Amino acid sequence: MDGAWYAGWRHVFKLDPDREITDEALDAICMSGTDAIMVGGSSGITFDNTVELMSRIRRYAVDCVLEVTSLEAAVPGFDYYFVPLVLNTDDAQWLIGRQAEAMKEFGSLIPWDVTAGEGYIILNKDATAAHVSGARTELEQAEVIALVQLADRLMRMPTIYLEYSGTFGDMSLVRMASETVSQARVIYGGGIDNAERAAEAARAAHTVVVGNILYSDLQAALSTVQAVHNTPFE
Ligand SMILES: CC(C)=CCC/C(C)=C/CC/C(C)=C/CC/C(C)=C/CC/C(C)=C/CC/C(C)=C/CC/C(C)=C/COP(=O)(O)OP(=O)(O)O
Ligand SMILES: O=P(O)(O)OC[C@@H](O)CO
Ligand SMILES: [Mg+2]
Repeated sequence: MDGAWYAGWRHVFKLDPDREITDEALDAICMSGTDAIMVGGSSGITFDNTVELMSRIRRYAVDCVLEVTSLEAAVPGFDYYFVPLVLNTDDAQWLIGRQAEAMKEFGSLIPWDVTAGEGYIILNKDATAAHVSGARTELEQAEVIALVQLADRLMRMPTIYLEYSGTFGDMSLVRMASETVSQARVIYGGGIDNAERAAEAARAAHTVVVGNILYSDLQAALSTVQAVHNTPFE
C-alpha cells in the first residue's frame, strides 16, 4: 500500500522481549540503519518484558512496531502495531478468535491509523508459531499462492507475512507471492544469517525481517542491513 507507514520498510530487525539483549548490542541494532525494529515473539511475552524492551528502544530515533501476539502484552506507546492473523490454520482462534476477544477489550483504544493486519502464512513446521497456532505447513506452492490471493484480493490484507522462522525459505515461492499481490506488501522472515541470504530475500520480498541471528552472531546480523538496502526488489 503506497503511503502506508510500513510501505518504505525494506529491512526490519525483530527483537524478542523474552530474550536477553545487552545495551551494547541494542545500541548497534538501533543505530544500524535498519528501517524499523519489530518487537514480538511466539512465547513468553508479557506486559512487563514488552514495556521494558520498548523503553530501551525508545531512546533511539528508529521506528518501533509491536507485533501483538497476546491480549496481556498489548502495550501502549509504540509507534506502530501489527496484528497477526494466521491464514494456514484450521484453528479459527488464531485466525480471528483471539483478535476478536482483543477487539472487545481494546476496541476504543486501538490507534487505527498506526495499526495494520498481517496475514501470516507459516511454512516451517518446527517454528514455535507453527506449533502454537496449529499451522498446516506442508502446503503445495499452488496452495500458498491461493492463500496469498485470498488475503490480497478478497480480504484486502495490507501485509502478507511468509514466515519460515528458524529456517531459510523457498525464495522462488516468495518471489511468486510478491509478483501475485495487487496491493499487499509481502514480508519475508526466516533463517537469514548472512548478507548473501539477506540479498536473496530482498530480491524476492518487499520487506525482509531478521530475527534469531541477532542473538547468536550480531556482526552477521548487522551485515544484513546494507545487503538489503543495496539490493533492489526485482
Ligand atoms: C493503546 C493500546 C492498548 C495499544 C495496543 C492497541 C492494539 C493494536 C491492540 C491489538 C488488538 C488486537 C486485535 C490484538 C490481537 C492479539 C492476539 C491474541 C493476536 C493473535 C496473534 C497470533 C495469531 C499468534 C500466533 C503465533 C504467531 C503468528 C506469532 C507471530 C510472531 C512470531 C512468529 C514471532 C517469532 O517468534 P519466535 O519466538 O522468535 O519463534 P522461533 O522460536 O521460531 O524463533
Ligand atoms: O528469527 P528468524 O529465523 O530470522 O525469522 C525472523 C522472523 O520472521 C521471525 O518471526
Ligand atoms: Mg525467534
